[in-house]
Amino acid sequence: MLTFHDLACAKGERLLFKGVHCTLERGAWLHVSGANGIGKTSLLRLLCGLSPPATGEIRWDGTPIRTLGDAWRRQLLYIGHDSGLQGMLSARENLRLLAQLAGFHPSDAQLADALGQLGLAARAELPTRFLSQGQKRRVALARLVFSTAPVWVLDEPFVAIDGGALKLLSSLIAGHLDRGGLAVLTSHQPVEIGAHPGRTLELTR
Ligand SMILES: Nc1ncnc2c1ncn2[C@@H]1O[C@H](COP(=O)(O)OP(=O)(O)OP(=O)(O)O)[C@@H](O)[C@H]1O
Repeated sequence: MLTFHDLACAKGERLLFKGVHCTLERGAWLHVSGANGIGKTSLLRLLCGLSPPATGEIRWDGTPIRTLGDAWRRQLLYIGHDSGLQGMLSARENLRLLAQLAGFHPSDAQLADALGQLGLAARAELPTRFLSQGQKRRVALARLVFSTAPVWVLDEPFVAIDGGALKLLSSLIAGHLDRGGLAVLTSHQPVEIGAHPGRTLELTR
C-alpha cells in the first residue's frame, strides 16, 4: 500500500502545493491532474524519492520511503515525460540500458517481445535519433511489457502515441493492476484503464 499524507512541495521560495493526501491499495491507480506548472511532475518525483517533500510523509506498506532507500527504488518503475533515450543507440540497446538502470536484466527474447508488442520489430536496430516522437515514446514504454516492479509511476505516458499504442498501454497498465501492482500517472486528458476505476487527484493552488 502506498500512502502519502499532508504532502507539500516547494521549489526555491515557491510553494507548489500543500496538504496532499492519498492512500492507494495494490491493484489501484491514481490519475494526477492539474494545470501546466502546477506540480504534477514534482509530485511524481517526490513519490519516487528523487526529491524530499517540504512537509509530509510517503509510506510504502507503512514504512517511510526515505528510510527504504534502494529498497524503495527496487519497487519502482518510473517513466518520465522525457523518454531518456540515447540517440546513437538502437531501440534494443536503449531498452536494455533503461531496464538495467532500473535493476531489470531482460533476456534477448524479452527485449524482442517487448519491442514487437510496441510495433518496433522492424526498427529495433536503428539508432533512435532516426525514430519519430511516437516511436521514441514507444521504446520508453516497452519496459512496461516485462517490468515486475509493483509500483509504476508514469509521467504523461499517453503523449505522442497513436490510438493503437494508447490501447496497448492501457491494457499493459490494466494487466499490471490485475497482478496486484499499482500505478500513478499524469495526464491532461481523461484516462480509462480497462474496467479499473481510477482515482483522481487534482492539484490546485
Ligand atoms: N528545479 C526547479 N527549480 C525551480 N523551479 C522548478 C524546478 N523544477 C520545477 N520547477 C517549477 O515548478 C513548477 C511545477 O513544475 P512541474 O514540472 O512539476 O509541473 P507540471 O504540473 O508537471 O507541469 P506540466 O503540466 O506543464 O508538465 C513549474 O513552475 C516549474 O518551473
